[in-house]
Amino acid sequence: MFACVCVYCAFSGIGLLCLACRNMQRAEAARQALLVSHPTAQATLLHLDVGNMRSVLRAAEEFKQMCNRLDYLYLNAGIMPNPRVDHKAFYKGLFSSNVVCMFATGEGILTQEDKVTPIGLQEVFATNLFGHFLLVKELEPLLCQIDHNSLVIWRSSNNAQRSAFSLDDIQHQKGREPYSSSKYASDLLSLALNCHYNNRGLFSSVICPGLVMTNLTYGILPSFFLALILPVMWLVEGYSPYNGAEALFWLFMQKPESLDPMAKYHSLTSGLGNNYTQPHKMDIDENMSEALYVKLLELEDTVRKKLRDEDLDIKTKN
Ligand SMILES: NC(=O)C1=CN([C@@H]2O[C@H](COP(=O)(O)OP(=O)(O)OC[C@H]3O[C@@H](n4cnc5c(N)ncnc54)[C@H](OP(=O)(O)O)[C@@H]3O)[C@@H](O)[C@H]2O)C=CC1
Ligand SMILES: CC(C)CCC[C@@H](C)[C@H]1CC[C@H]2C3=CC[C@H]4[C@H](C)C(=O)CC[C@]4(C)[C@H]3CC[C@]12C
Repeated sequence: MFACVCVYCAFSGIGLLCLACRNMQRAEAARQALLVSHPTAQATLLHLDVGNMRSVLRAAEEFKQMCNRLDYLYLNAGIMPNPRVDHKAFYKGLFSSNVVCMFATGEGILTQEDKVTPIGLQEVFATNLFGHFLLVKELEPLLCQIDHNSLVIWRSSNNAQRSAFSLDDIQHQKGREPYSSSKYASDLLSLALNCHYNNRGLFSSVICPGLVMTNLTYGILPSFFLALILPVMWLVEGYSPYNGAEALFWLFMQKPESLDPMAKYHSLTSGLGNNYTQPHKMDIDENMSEALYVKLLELEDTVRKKLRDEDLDIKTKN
């Protein structure tokens, strides 16, 4: 998958697709591929490194210059740096009652090595959650309009586990499962956005693409090995999923206000090879989601202040 953040905006009756990406070469390739299948589409590119808060603010500003309304915001970018399968936990899980769940979600066996970004945030948290949060906040005026509802779509995962997340350590500085923690946080944040913004026309939803063979998964195990265990994965996940984009498309076709804020929409594939979308209740609650939201707002203030101070420093030095 190329685009990291993909936004669909409509103005003056004309639809515009904006691909906001870090790697502009890949972005251009994606745009060209899109134009081959949809020659009349209007697709534009925007540079965005979602793990860099300065880049997020700049991209949002540029987008606001281009569009005055935004209908769909797809938050796709995600990283899982230096992933490892914890073999000890894997063999333990193999002989436990949790074995099916372990294969389907990687619960407890997938660890990563995180690092700190120049602004002092944990990289996985910054990329998978906070940068997207800041983007939504920046684009709030375009997403919240009286004459139409908008939809923010978070690309979560079935690896999002409550056990990996702590309100006392929302950036997951202390643990070894920052990916799982960040994805669980996105589930919580989606609910909080619904609570705070539904009355202003902004709706939020979470999807899980299932297991899709991409650079992210190739980083975990060699491709030939993944190919070998793929049939097992399909079986344990209920013949799911090959077409990870199914739920993204399905959500696009729904009325935002008809979606369940407590559900994660899974891309699945039936035994006969038909793709479909199915909602699964998420293991989240409103208190936790609100507590995370408050912490994110505080962090947003801190980050904005840090950036302002840095700017001031540069100005006084020049
Ligand atoms: N593959 C799977 O089985 C599953 C994937 N997911 C989620 O799907 C999403 C896409 O992952 P997938 O396609 O599998 O993995 P890839 O590694 O192939 O793609 C990740 C995408 O995110 C972009 N990205 C990463 N960091 C940044 C950044 N700082 N700023 C902007 N863009 C960035 C990458 O852009 P660039 O081209 O610049 O590297 C790339 O387009 C992720 O959120 C992942 O967590 C969820 C569940 C399962
Ligand atoms: C040493 C081997 C025999 C171990 C096999 C382990 C498998 C159970 C796991 C190997 C790769 C894992 C996954 C990869 C991608 C994840 C994806 C990005 C996600 O978000 C959800 C969880 C994963 C599908 C995860 C699930 C377990 C593995 C297949």
